[in-house]
Amino acid sequence: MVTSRRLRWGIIATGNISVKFAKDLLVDPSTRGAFDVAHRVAAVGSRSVRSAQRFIDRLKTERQTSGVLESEIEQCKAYGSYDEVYDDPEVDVIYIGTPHPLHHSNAKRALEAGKAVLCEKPFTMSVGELDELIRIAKEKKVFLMEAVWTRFLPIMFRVQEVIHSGKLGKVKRLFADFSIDFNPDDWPYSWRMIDPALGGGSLLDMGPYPAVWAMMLLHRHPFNTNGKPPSLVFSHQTIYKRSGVDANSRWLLNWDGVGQAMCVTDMTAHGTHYGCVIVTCEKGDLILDGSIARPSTFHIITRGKDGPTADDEKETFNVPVPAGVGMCYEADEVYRCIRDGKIESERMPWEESRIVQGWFDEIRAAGSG
Ligand SMILES: NC(=O)C1=CN([C@@H]2O[C@H](COP(=O)(O)OP(=O)(O)OC[C@H]3O[C@@H](n4cnc5c(N)ncnc54)[C@H](OP(=O)(O)O)[C@@H]3O)[C@@H](O)[C@H]2O)C=CC1
Ligand SMILES: O=C1OC[C@@H](O)[C@H](O)[C@H]1O
Repeated sequence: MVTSRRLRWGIIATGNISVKFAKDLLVDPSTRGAFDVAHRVAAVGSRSVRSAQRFIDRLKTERQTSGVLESEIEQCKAYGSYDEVYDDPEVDVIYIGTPHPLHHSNAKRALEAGKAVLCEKPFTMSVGELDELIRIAKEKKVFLMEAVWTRFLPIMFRVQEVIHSGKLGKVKRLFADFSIDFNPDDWPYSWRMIDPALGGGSLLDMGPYPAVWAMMLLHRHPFNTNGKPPSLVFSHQTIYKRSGVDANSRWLLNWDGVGQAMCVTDMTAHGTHYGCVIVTCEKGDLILDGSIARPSTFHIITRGKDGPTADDEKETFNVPVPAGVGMCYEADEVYRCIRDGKIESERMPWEESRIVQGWFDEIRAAGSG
């Protein structure tokens, strides 16, 4: 089915991630085999109208070489406030790309204006804030979803299939690490990764990625029959003294009858390119390479019952994103949910956002203690 009905997006904020997301909206969906969706960048809101206009001009001039639907940004409006985007009757859905502490107020305002919302990760600063958004979405009967794009990547479906099929036997444990040395000492205090007022620290910014692999592979494992949340066994944060946010965080989760997940974030040390996620199972390991947000390769290494040997068989699978960064897949989910009259996504349900947000609340409360 080829659709002509466009989903008209209003982009809130003109920072780093909004650029990437909006560029992905302009990628021709047919390049990823999606013929039932169509996106339009209808409006961009910024604290300054010049920045909004610059953002639009940039999207028009920095088009990828091919596979971009230029017409889908032609009529885009530049606004010097976010409110004008929420109140624009020619906008169907709001994408929120502001720093984390603003997510709650931005999403609340959009929902109250009757707009569907796709909000960047972490959804909010606490479960309490998130619960208020969910309540409003239900009241207003409008769609609301956290933008955990990794959930929607083709590689996630492939890896889930391997782990959930039992082909490698029972899961023993999962290790997931998102670490980048951002050299925070070289940045001004006002950088959002450092300033507590902007939600600084590694956990809130990077934590959603180890969390997404744990949630998709263990929480959603068929052995987790009642969908019970895991227990947070322990956590530790190393505090970045300059501002008091976490330089790194580590936390262990346990799903009874399914397995354990050790999650790591760090903004002061690089992680390894090979093995950002390692799932150790009875009969072998599944190992993901590349960025944990968007890996494109995984390996299955099977092992004999006496442990690993140099002769263990290794199979490698490449599952690249054909065009764009890969955020288009979450945008397609939003399109289909809204088209089908849903206010919540089954692949990114509110309850799973609440579980992860709950870990962040607990880990931050425990801090370095
Ligand atoms: N899904 C993903 O892969 C990624 C997600 N993110 C998430 O997106 C959000 C934004 O991150 P990122 O784009 O890197 O951040 P940036 O700092 O690059 O952009 C944030 C934008 O928010 C707006 N803004 C509004 N109020 C403030 C304020 N007080 N201080 C600073 N900016 C403000 C500004 O836009 P304007 O001036 O136009 O109003 C600014 O450009 C974060 O929550 C982060 O977790 C970030 C990177 C990747
Ligand atoms: O979501 C993200 O992914 C990439 C990181 O560099 C960034 O800090 C984070 O927000």
